[in-house]
Amino acid sequence: MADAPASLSGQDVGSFAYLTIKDRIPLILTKAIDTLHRHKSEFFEKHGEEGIEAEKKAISLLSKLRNELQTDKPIIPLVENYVDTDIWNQYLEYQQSLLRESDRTPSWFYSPWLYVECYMYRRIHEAIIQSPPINDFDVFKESKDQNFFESQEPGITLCTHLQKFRSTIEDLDANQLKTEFFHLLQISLWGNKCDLSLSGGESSSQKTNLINSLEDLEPFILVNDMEHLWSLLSKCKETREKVPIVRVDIVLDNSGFELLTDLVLADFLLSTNLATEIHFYGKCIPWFVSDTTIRDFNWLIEQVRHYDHKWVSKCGVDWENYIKMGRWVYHDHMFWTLPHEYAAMSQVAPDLYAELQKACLILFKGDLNYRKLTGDRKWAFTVPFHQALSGFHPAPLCSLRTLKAEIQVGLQPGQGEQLAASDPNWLITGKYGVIQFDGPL
Ligand SMILES: O=P(O)(O)OC[C@H]1O[C@](O)(CO)[C@@H](O)[C@@H]1O
Ligand SMILES: [Mn+2]
Repeated sequence: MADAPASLSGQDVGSFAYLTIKDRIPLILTKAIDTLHRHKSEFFEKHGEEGIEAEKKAISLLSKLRNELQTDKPIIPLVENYVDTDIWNQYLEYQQSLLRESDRTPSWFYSPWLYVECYMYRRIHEAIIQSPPINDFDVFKESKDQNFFESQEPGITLCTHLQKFRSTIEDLDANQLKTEFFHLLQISLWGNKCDLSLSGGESSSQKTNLINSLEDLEPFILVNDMEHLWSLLSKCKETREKVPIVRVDIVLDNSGFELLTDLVLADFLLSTNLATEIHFYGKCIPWFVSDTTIRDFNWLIEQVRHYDHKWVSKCGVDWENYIKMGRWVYHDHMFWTLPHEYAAMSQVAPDLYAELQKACLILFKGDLNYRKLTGDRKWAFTVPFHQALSGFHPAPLCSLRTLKAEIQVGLQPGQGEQLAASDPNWLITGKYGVIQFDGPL
């Protein structure tokens, strides 16, 4: 990694990283404090006075955190005794060692953005786990659920579309299957517009029917490797006699509508036999506001199953069956909520790396995954994706990401400059996307 470029950082005044640390993260903290306030009577009903005391404690810890951030205080070690506490504190020591020569200490603005932003969500978790008996409260749960309810219309359309498609599978030729695959990949890509961290926790749901918009949105896909994915999966299917299990792994991002689009894609892969198993990876703790935890995953499938609509509830019933039969497998791993870039995975979490190696294809959803894949560094736009992965190649992989951070690799010469000239905010609004593949074909 000797010649990898510098990390994006809040040091760069005016950059998106800087503005995020200065404005958006404090707003997210304020919202979290507000949410705790609003649940005060619920805590009281459940736990009596102890619940109220816990709420006060969590709020005071979060207020302290907001103050540290806004006054650019040094990053401090975590104080609890959770499964990953030591790893976080070692990572801080590592950051300190990088700055030793400059005589500075890591602080909110003077550290890699990826590190401090992850650390902020880990500190929110610290405030909650230090406040029993409300120590399993998810401060973002409410907004995640709201996102799902606000996207009901496009959700119904999508589930109905899937079920209608499934009833015709037998009669479809390879080209028609491919067209449908491309549609569902793009829906899963644009589903990533709906995260709640970019909007500071404000509602960011999908209001329109994506299926009819795909053609209009296609010019906004800056790198589009869908053909590679199709060739790869078709090849895997052909070798099924020798290798009977074809695994597609999906590293999930946001709950709500985005998760629904991912599950629809996963259903398609099984029902067309392009894959025989889908493995999902979610977050162990509430993360970047809208990221999926096991609770969100189960909650959404439960909602879909009980939905008062024939095709939607059919999806829910099928999905529960996939889980029961072990054709859909959900994995938890703390690595996903550590600050490390993915190039460090084989060292920091060799068990997870070995798990991913079993996949025929790994789909990485969303912006944060892209930042971690590429190390959140100031790569030139034309640097090949393979190079920016800095040795992270567990299996063929593909990022489905709408652009919400100032990083993009694998573009054509001049493409980035042209985009910047026509739309100065092209990197940060989620308007553009990539379906970017790396791996042998
Ligand atoms: O849910 P996603 O797509 O990972 O988006 C989260 C992204 O939103 C942001 O909070 C926007 O800045 C980024 O920090 C992060 O990369
Ligand atoms: Mn997210």
